[in-house]
Amino acid sequence: MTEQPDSGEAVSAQTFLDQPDHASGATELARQLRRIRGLVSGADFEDLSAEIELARELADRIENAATPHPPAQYDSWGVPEHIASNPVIGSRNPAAPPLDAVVFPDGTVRADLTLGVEFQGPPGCVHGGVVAMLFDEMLGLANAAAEHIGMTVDLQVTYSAPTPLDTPLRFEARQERVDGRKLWCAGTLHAGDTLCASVRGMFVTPRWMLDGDQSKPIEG
Ligand SMILES: CCCCCCCCCCCC(=O)SCCNC(=O)CCNC(=O)[C@H](O)C(C)(C)COP(=O)(O)OP(=O)(O)OC[C@H]1O[C@@H](n2cnc3c(N)ncnc32)[C@H](O)[C@@H]1OP(=O)(O)O
Repeated sequence: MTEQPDSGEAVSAQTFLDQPDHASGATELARQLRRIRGLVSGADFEDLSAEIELARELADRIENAATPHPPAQYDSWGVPEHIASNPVIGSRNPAAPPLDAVVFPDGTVRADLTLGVEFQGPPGCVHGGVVAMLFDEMLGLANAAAEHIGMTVDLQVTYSAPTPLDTPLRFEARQERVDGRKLWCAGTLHAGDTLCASVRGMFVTPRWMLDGDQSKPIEG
């Protein structure tokens, strides 16, 4: 639970798309790989030859233990393995920040996170494409919170100030309007009081989704 300080009154928020740790340990493995991800991206080393051998052995062992699960076999949007592999929120995706969202009773979705050097664009700043990707996901989550989902057809990001690395960031998004299968959302990204970027997005609920064919393997 968290509070919504900007509203002037305390409003409860619920964790959105809670992802319990996977029984296999894959979620914890992803956490450790994220530690490595940041260090390899940004630190200096003298000699990593022993660690490379360890990493190669680890990769071989995981490859041997893995039962492949092609995305096309997912049952629908929102099943645990679909969410777990997502590059923004996926708890088992080492490439995901990951972004943990909460939802407020008014449908606002919020995520607080800090991005490290592996997300760098300009020196010391978050890559603009990463900001766009996180916004896309946040708007998608706002649609899910409103129980009316779709695929992105238009995403317009305005970058107002550099988004700093290693600094607490706050993403917020909400669905603003619905007209049949067309959905419009908006969102913001702040570092403290600074508005770093804002977004407006249009989504369309595919015709096949309304026809009840949720099995189509769409990677959101
Ligand atoms: C649960 C947990 C979840 C977990 C949370 C998951 C969050 C995922 C968030 C990430 C989302 C993504 O990345 S989605 C991936 C990126 N996006 C895509 O790949 C989408 C590619 N586009 C498509 O596949 C298609 O365009 C569709 C399926 C979206 C729509 O095709 P369709 O169903 O045939 O619909 P269509 O008739 O063409 O269009 C419907 C209406 O929308 C309008 N329209 C269509 N495109 C546009 C456009 N760019 N700009 C303006 N208007 C447009 C049309 O004019 C029409 O208006 P009118 O004539 O009715 O007035």
